[in-house]
Amino acid sequence: MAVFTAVSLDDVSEWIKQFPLGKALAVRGIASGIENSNFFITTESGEHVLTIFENLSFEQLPFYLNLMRHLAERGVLVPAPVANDKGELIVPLHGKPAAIVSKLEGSSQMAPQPAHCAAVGAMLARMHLAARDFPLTQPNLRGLDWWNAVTPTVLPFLSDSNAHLLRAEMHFQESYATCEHYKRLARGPVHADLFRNNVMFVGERLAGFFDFYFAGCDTWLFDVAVTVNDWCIDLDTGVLDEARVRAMLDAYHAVRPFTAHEQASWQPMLRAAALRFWLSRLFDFYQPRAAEMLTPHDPTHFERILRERIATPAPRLF
Ligand SMILES: Nc1ncnc2c1ncn2[C@@H]1O[C@H](COP(=O)(O)OP(=O)(O)OP(=O)(O)O)[C@@H](O)[C@H]1O
Ligand SMILES: N[C@@H](CCO)C(=O)O
Repeated sequence: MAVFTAVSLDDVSEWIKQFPLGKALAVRGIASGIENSNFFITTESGEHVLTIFENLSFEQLPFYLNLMRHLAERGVLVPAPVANDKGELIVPLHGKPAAIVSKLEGSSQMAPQPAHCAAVGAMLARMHLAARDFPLTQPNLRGLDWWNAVTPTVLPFLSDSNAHLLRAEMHFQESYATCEHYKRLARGPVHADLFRNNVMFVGERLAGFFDFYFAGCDTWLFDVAVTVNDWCIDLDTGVLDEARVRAMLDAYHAVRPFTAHEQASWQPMLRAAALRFWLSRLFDFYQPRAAEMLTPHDPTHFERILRERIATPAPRLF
């Protein structure tokens, strides 16, 4: 497990008095996160999740917490942050920023069927529409500028073939980002990390999206591409599964119709979404952050997906 700030029931009992949740009855650490310290908290008013942010600052957090609140108020299934008696969503605990959100029911669906992909596609489109009037802006902090910053730090570790792939793809993406189709893509707040492990299901019923801490303003199509690249693939080969792709895209399109500019940008965007996670996994693999005892995710998975998206024509968006 990663850095973990220990929190006892005594610590929480005092701290939670500022929230309208009643007494804290139990605290249980959640072992699976790698970015933050998470705890299930049982209070007199029910189950909640306490997150202590290990890497994000007090300045970056209002965008994420307020976005979740905005979406929850509009009926999108996301954890609702709870404000303290001063109306604050981010309150220090042990000197680090912390927040309490509602606990989603269910569990992650790690072997999704078309019905799950359809539910995710429809909710993703609803989320994009519901965030249109969200007043805060923050760029996608893992966008093109970050790719440019990280590329030279990982290139020395790569084989000739992978270094060539990375340079060529960066060149392609930089050039694509200046074209007319790209400039006309719809934009707004996006989740940007909607993998299988960030969605809860109860059977085939979607119970919610969570882990908004890579969210930022970017093209909606990028969000769709990130999601398709994880939910709709054969995990061994990275090849897209036609039935799951169709289910997700058709369900999204029924709520928020795709445009011709998005159709023209679909293959470049599937490549961009693969590149983004190849780069972050390479970065975590070769430049691991100090004080973290993590097994980094396998970068080869996204190298394979990127090569596959370059080689194979993308399915139609609609
Ligand atoms: N609102 C919530 N409702 C129910 N469970 C939650 C909620 N938030 C987090 N969890 C649980 O805590 C685990 C870790 O949360 P999360 O993925 O946000 O942590 P993280 O440290 O940002 O992890 P990572 O970056 O590895 O995905 C999740 O897998 C989930 O089981
Ligand atoms: N979803 C990312 C991890 C960061 O949440 C990955 O699989 O590389």
